[in-house]
Amino acid sequence: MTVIQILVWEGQHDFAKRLERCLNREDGPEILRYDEEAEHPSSDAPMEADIAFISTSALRRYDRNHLAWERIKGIPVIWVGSGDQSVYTTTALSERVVLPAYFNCASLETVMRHTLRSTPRFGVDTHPGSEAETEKGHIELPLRKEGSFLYQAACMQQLVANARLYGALSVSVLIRGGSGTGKEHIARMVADAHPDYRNGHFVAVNCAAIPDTLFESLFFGHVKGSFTGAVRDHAGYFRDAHNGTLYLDEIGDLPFYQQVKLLRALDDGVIHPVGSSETIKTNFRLVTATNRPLNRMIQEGTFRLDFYHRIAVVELYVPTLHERGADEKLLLFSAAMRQSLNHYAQEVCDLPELPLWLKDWVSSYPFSGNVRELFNKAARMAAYYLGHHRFEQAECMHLLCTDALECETPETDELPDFTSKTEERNQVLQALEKNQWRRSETADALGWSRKTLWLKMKKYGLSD
Ligand SMILES: Nc1ncnc2c1ncn2[C@@H]1O[C@H](COP(=O)(O)OP(=O)(O)OP(=O)(O)O)[C@@H](O)[C@H]1O
Repeated sequence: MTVIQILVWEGQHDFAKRLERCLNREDGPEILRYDEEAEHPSSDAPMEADIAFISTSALRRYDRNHLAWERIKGIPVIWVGSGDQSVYTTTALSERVVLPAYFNCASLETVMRHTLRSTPRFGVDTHPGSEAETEKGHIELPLRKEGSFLYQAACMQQLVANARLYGALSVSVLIRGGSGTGKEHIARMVADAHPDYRNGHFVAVNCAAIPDTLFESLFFGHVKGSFTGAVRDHAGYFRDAHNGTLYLDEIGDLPFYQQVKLLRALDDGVIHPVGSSETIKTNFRLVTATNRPLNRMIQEGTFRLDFYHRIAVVELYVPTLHERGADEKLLLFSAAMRQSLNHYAQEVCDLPELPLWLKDWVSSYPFSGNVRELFNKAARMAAYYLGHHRFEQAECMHLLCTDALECETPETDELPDFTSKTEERNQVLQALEKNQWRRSETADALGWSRKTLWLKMKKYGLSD
């Protein structure tokens, strides 16, 4: 195995340690450090390392030109900005990206990828559609497509495989997952996988929006004249879905007594239209979805256990965006921006290279509204880009954070009473260190929400 030798010439005492932690490869890296006693890299001798991390200010006192010096040394250099630096380019380095001293793993990875794109030793293959080994040593999977459904993470590949597998069987499927995760997409995938039912209609019903008075008529149908306003016969959802798929979304919002009535009809497929003495036999595949905790609802007595057993022969869980990881977030964000640019622009508009701070923001933002929210933010950025032809950080952040709900510190979040900003900054830094810069754990340790931690990290220049 190859050990990567990394040379560090940077004043922050914990810089190398943080670097090592982010690059946590089995086979290294070996970190070499320059300090006051060691031979400084101002000479023109080639350097015995694979890559160097050097402070932008390090060469100042030797009066060297950064890029010329880098060429002489013959190794890629990642230039490191000062601690509170919020921009990623410097005049001296023209358009070269600069790593902030208080980087996080996501920004480190992005800067390294940017710098090493053409470095064979690290084998970064950015060709779309192929698997690429990144500098961190993990395999980055390409974005996959199933109709208009995009996915990448291993957990999503497993989900799609299961949707196809169980979809082909005639079993009832319950899809669980947060709002905006794409449950309806998965429901359609399940429906399309069945050799027979896929030929019928896909009837989608939002159970949270069924008025009590219309429940029976909407599901079981009615005959003309059976009640005031019944001016013609109505088939109802069950008959509409005959030989196809009945998709009941928000099933956890179905009132108890409606569950009882549906259960009877679901058991044998036999329905009685309102105002008719006839019974009609229907045949369909049932798919349901919810973002409610059915287990807890069953314990609390608001969801029937027998109904649950009827609807959930197979359960599929759709992971949150957070569970899918930063790679999928970034790939989805780029894909969504590309879609929006094509949609909004009068003429073809290529997706520009996204600035590092934006990539960082996307990879660390929690997206509680999942893919729906991510698509919304990507559309905002696309609209902004079309209007300005650049990404100005402060303006973009303002646009991304306009919703009071998401970007302000929640009032309920009780913050510890720190006596000074420096103390608070140190506290955050220590907690991050202790929790290996994992934000969820750090937020838990500080008793904050992830959002609050993110805001504090931004405030103290710890996130980029
Ligand atoms: N992986 C994905 N690829 C492309 N579009 C997606 C993906 N996931 C979700 N979307 C889009 O996000 C939006 C929300 O998706 P969908 O309605 O399927 O989610 P849901 O989980 O059913 O949401 P809810 O619980 O609020 O009903 C839709 O516009 C959908 O097209």
